[in-house]
Amino acid sequence: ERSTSSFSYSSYHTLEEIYSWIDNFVMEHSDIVSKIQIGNSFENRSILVLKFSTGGSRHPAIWIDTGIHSREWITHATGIWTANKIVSDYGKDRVLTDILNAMDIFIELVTNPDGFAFTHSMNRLWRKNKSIRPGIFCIGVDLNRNWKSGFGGNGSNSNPCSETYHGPSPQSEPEVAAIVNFITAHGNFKALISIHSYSQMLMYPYGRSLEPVSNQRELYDLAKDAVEALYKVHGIEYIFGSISTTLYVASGITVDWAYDSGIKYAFSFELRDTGHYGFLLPATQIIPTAQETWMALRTIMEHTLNH
Ligand SMILES: NS(=O)(=O)N[C@@H](Cc1ccccc1)C(=O)O
Ligand SMILES: [Zn+2]
Repeated sequence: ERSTSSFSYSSYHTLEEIYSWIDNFVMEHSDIVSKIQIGNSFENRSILVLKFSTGGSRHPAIWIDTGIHSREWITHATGIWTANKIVSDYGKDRVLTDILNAMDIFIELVTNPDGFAFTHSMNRLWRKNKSIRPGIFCIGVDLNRNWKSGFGGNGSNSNPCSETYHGPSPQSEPEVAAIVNFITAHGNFKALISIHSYSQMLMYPYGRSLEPVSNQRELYDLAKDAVEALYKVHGIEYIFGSISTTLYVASGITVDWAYDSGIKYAFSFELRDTGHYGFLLPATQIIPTAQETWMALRTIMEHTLNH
């Protein structure tokens, strides 16, 4: 394909189709979007990040990742629609324009490319990455348990055959190390949003313990505003709160690392649905899901801009 005009935002796509869309998208919006390769996956696929910037050298930044769990296809699809929404609304939506005039937005659409390719080729319900190690006879690490913060704690598993296997050590996985290195080197991220499916929840740290974070009240109020904005679009109800109290204890997770690294606005979404289709959400729900999620993302980004 040579242009994004033929790309269907209401369909699920393969890794190759998404990477081709990224190249076309960057070419068509080179004034505001650029592509950064932050590393390579275990199977040596490029790990790509879209940067949305209106200039400046070190604008405060917002990070969004989708697809860290490869079977959660609605998240990649939502990320792609969101990327297009940003370029479509810049200059038209006052709030988004203010955000982008002062901050940069980074979106990693395929955070687990090896696992994602595998969900298309062999196993639609694959979750982990595809790393293998000598003497270990099960494949893959749960990339949402491989982060340094609380690594190896409750809500992660030391058994390599487990779906929540945390890996041999923190950041052992190239897909996690690439993000840690990028965000740490940048040094000016103010918000991180890691998008999963399913359950219809908006959550904030901690996952590793029931202990409230220092700005728990602020995050609670912001999450409440965000899910209200989301609800107004299609009437979809989300619950919200800290990960450990709202869902379950989980250790070594992205948002706990982000929060402990000083990113005080760290959130994780669980998108549609609540289990009827689960990970196999029909493509007809992609755009409605993306539209409502955008209003929550916009609320979080606006708050980050103003605090
Ligand atoms: N998306 S999911 O079904 O895997 N559930 C997630 C829930 C989750 C999401 C964000 C931080 C901690 C935990 C998981 O990693 O267990
Ligand atoms: Zn997930």
